[in-house]
Amino acid sequence: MVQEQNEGIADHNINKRLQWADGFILVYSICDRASFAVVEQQVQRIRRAKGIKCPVAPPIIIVGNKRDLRHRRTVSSEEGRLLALAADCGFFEISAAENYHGVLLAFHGLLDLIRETRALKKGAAGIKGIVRSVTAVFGRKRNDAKDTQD
Ligand SMILES: Nc1nc2c(ncn2[C@@H]2O[C@H](COP(=O)(O)OP(=O)(O)OP(=O)(O)O)[C@@H](O)[C@H]2O)c(=O)[nH]1
Repeated sequence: MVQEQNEGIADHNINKRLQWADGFILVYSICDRASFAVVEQQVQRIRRAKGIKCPVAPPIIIVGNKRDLRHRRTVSSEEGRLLALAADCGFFEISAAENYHGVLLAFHGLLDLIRETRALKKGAAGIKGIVRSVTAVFGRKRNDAKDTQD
């Protein structure tokens, strides 16, 4: 019961963020399984919220950080990659401590996905507009035909 309430609050917070966020970067530590579990939950929450305010799924990049600490790894690369694949997210394993290249790649990856999503939204809006115009024209013609029959 309490967990359901907490999930409801968390969903509400995600929904609010979905109204302004263009995308998400979710970071876990490859040495900390609990942080990976949190990312799994957040991915589910974001995907669950999809469709409430935004018809196109917002882009998500999953980042496994602290790759320099391989000897302390508790989350395999495959697990990270599988999660990303299952939820249609980008995936990077990086070490923010070693250099900024991985961080840069993750942000560029998100920017690319945001651009793709915007193009999709525009396309969807364009198709909706065409459908609306066609429906208006043919709907009117059908009504006109009915009027002349009456
Ligand atoms: N070895 C290593 N340490 C890192 C890396 N990235 C961050 N850290 C260290 O991890 C610790 C937490 O980093 P923060 O930037 O505070 O990240 P956070 O998400 O706020 O982490 P928490 O404070 O633990 O919740 C700091 O001591 C960082 O120096 C990395 O890629 N490799």
